[in-house]
Amino acid sequence: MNQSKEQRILNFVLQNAVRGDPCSVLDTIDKYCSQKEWAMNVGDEKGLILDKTVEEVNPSVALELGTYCGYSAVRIARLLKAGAYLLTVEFNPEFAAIAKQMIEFAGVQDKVKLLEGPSEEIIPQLKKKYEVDTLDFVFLDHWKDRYTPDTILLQECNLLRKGSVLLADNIIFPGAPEFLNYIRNNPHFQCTNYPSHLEYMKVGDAMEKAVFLG
Ligand SMILES: Nc1ncc2ncn(CCCCCNC(=O)c3cc(-c4ccc(F)cc4)cc(O)c3O)c2n1
Ligand SMILES: [Mg+2]
Repeated sequence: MNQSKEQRILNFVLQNAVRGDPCSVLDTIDKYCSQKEWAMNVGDEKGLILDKTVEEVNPSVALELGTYCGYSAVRIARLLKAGAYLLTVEFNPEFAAIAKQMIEFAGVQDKVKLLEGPSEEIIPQLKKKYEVDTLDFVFLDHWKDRYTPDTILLQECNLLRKGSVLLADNIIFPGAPEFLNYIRNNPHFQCTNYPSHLEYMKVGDAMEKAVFLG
């Protein structure tokens, strides 16, 4: 059975990156996806916006929706302080299996908990089953039409506190117009837009940061 693109990306990392070195894993994925096969990792340009936001928030508990191959999970986890951790949600079992190996190869597995399933099922379980009190940082990078319902769900489940930061990928491309309208017109959020480009392309994209005001 011929390999999937995601399997080819993982194999390229296993053969070319340095085990235990998250930066080398990120650089290797970016090299493969810019030179050989495009893939929907947040990438190096938007990755810098993600880095700056994570460093600014310095979260103890972070949540990512849409793990894919684990690129942004490695990107976030490498910046977390001792004792801090990332919960990352992926519903595609094949992608989850790839991401697990990617995260372990990068050596950040002690900071990352990979949860398999749809966000709409996992979010309501975070308090009781995963012992989460509140989330300091949330990276939205899953189905674009789930950004709004899941932001509402996070509030309904009391998972946000005053100052919790949401960062959403793909605001321009593929686009999340309904989310943008919801979050920018919501008095409980303070929004900032970060123009950038679609990963590995010259196409315009952007990230939106939304701080929960309580
Ligand atoms: N509910 C739930 N819960 C948990 C989940 N886990 C996974 N999923 C499903 C997520 C499916 C992938 C989401 N990501 C994207 O679709 C995406 C696409 C592009 C893109 C595509 C084609 C182009 F021509 C140009 C750009 C670029 C990006 O940066 C993207 O992030 C879940 N859903
Ligand atoms: Mg994305």
